[in-house]
Amino acid sequence: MAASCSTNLISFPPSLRKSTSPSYSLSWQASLPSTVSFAVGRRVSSRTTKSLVVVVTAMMEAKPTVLVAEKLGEAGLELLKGFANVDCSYNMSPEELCTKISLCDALIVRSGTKVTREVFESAGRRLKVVGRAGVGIDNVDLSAATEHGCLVVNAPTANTIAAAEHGVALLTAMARNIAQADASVKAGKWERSKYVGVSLVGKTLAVMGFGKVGSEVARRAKGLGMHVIAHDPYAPADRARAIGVNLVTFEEAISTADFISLHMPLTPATSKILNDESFSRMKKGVRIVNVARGGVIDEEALIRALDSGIVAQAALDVFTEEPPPKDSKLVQHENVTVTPHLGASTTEAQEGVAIEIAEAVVGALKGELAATAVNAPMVPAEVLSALAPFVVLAEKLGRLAVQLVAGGSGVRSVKVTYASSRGPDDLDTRLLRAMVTKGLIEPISSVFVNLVNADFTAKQRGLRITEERVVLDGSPENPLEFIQVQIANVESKFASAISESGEIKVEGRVKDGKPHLTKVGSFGVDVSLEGSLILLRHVDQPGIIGKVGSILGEENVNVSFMSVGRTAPRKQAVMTIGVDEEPSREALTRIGNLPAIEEFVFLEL
Ligand SMILES: NC(=O)c1ccc[n+]([C@@H]2O[C@H](COP(=O)([O-])OP(=O)(O)OC[C@H]3O[C@@H](n4cnc5c(N)ncnc54)[C@H](O)[C@@H]3O)[C@@H](O)[C@H]2O)c1
Ligand SMILES: O=C(O)[C@H](O)COP(=O)(O)O
Repeated sequence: MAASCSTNLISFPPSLRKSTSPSYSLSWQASLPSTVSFAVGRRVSSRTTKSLVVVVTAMMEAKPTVLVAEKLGEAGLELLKGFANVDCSYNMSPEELCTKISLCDALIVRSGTKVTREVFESAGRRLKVVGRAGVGIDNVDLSAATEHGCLVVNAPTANTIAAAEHGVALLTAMARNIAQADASVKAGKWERSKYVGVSLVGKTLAVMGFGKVGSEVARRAKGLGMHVIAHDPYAPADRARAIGVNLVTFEEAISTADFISLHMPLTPATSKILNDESFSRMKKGVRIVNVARGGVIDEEALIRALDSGIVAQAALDVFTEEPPPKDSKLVQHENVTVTPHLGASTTEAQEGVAIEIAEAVVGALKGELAATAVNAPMVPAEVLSALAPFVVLAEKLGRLAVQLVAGGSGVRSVKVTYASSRGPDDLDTRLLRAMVTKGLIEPISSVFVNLVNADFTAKQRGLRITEERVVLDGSPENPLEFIQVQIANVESKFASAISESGEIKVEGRVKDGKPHLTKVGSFGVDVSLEGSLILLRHVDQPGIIGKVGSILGEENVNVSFMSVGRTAPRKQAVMTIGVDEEPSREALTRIGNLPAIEEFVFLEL
């Protein structure tokens, strides 16, 4: 039970945190039942062991609940059922979703469910992850998810080929009037001259958005003998060149293309990117395919462009409003071919998406960092395992530093220094910063902080966290030599924690895989960061350590570690004592009354 250093970044709800011993730092562990592992790597008293067992047993029994709001492939459902209770409730109204969500740990949707701010507000703290079974996350309010500390993951790769194939299907069907001719024959007509098409070979196709789908469309269009150009401000030109595609400006793309195929995400920058103005700069008779998102086209402007003949034809899989109104002029237009958002809808893609999202959601519920996280930094597994002990250290230093601040002085400015023998570019500190932030905020508020919402929460509280990386000589095997946390412009309840430069300063290292406090203010110390801590400043003299130890012994407080850092013999010294139990007020008063003791503070880690 003890000792496993979880990489979980999801917090226990406060109610659970309270039910455990204060000497346990459970707040960064899994909130989830069957996978609970503890970052407490030490012996425990029988009292605390008992309280932990109670918590864990209670949690082991409850499986998490995953709400699946849209149809998901069987393989994905099976995977989910192996880990969680799965509630498949399709076609819920927004109100029904808001009601159900408070009982769920995860939600899985496709593009048909709007996961709004109200959903996150209704969820309380239970909802840990939203899984989008597909690529586009424009139906999920990401800011609200982040503010609520809810991870959003998607399934970005499994439907790429399906979407690209659908794009090519629409391109060819449009060029040869397949849908219109089919309807005509079924209506008993035989209109061969009406449905003369246009050829693709030798024509210029502009792929707008050269990402996963766009590049696959380009590859296939080249196979059809088309001349393919692409516009994508963020795509590497060499990747395009490798498949014989030139990246061009937006202007060149839209003004030279015979066919335009849209493959960018819907963002504020791409919203209505095809509008009256851009249509006016296109070749007369251009044909447009959209399997990206309806909102990238100004649909009213497209109707005008179709009516004026600038756009000869359009083939659309996606619409601003889905489903579009029944009397939509665009849908009914004779030169428009439509499908009901079918890009990802192949058997193969849906099975792939279901597995991809189920794995991501289960992983997130277990507390693993998701590779497809949309609103949290992605930390590769190997980086994570190397940083794991430093993650614990970072949080503990944050917790210590903030508890040293004298009440009333607001914490506004924190500097975190990472000393490493690796170059600054080899050290990704986002995870460590999030954990320092968690340590700084949680002891003084009811907010819970995780990797998803750490930066947001800090900003919201007006807490400015700056980072500095210092390159030291040392072993490059070791990701970090030490981490230092400094809080500026505050007074401390333990004056010795203030460094020469006037900030509260604590510094720590990882020794034998365990976090150690190695500096307080200007005093060097060495104490394992476990349990709770008493910091004492005293005048170095024979017998003082024994006196403090005796008082704690008489009070039945077990000492786990002790270290003394002094400026010089018989001068001021700082004693750090790790204790398993919280000493009573009387015990602390007795210690404080020893003549050599100048100040002391008790800190919970
Ligand atoms: N119809 C469907 O069922 C279906 C299926 C899959 C994907 N999609 C949609 O297709 C689109 C592309 O998906 P993807 O998986 O290829 O995404 P992707 O992230 O791999 O590619 C998107 C590309 O668009 C580029 N881009 C961003 N802003 C741009 C701009 N202003 N101009 C030009 N390019 C820009 C990006 O640099 C990126 O290369 C998304 O909108 C996605 O939601 C639809
Ligand atoms: O963004 C996507 O992945 C596609 O638009 C597919 O959406 P769907 O899962 O609702 O079919």
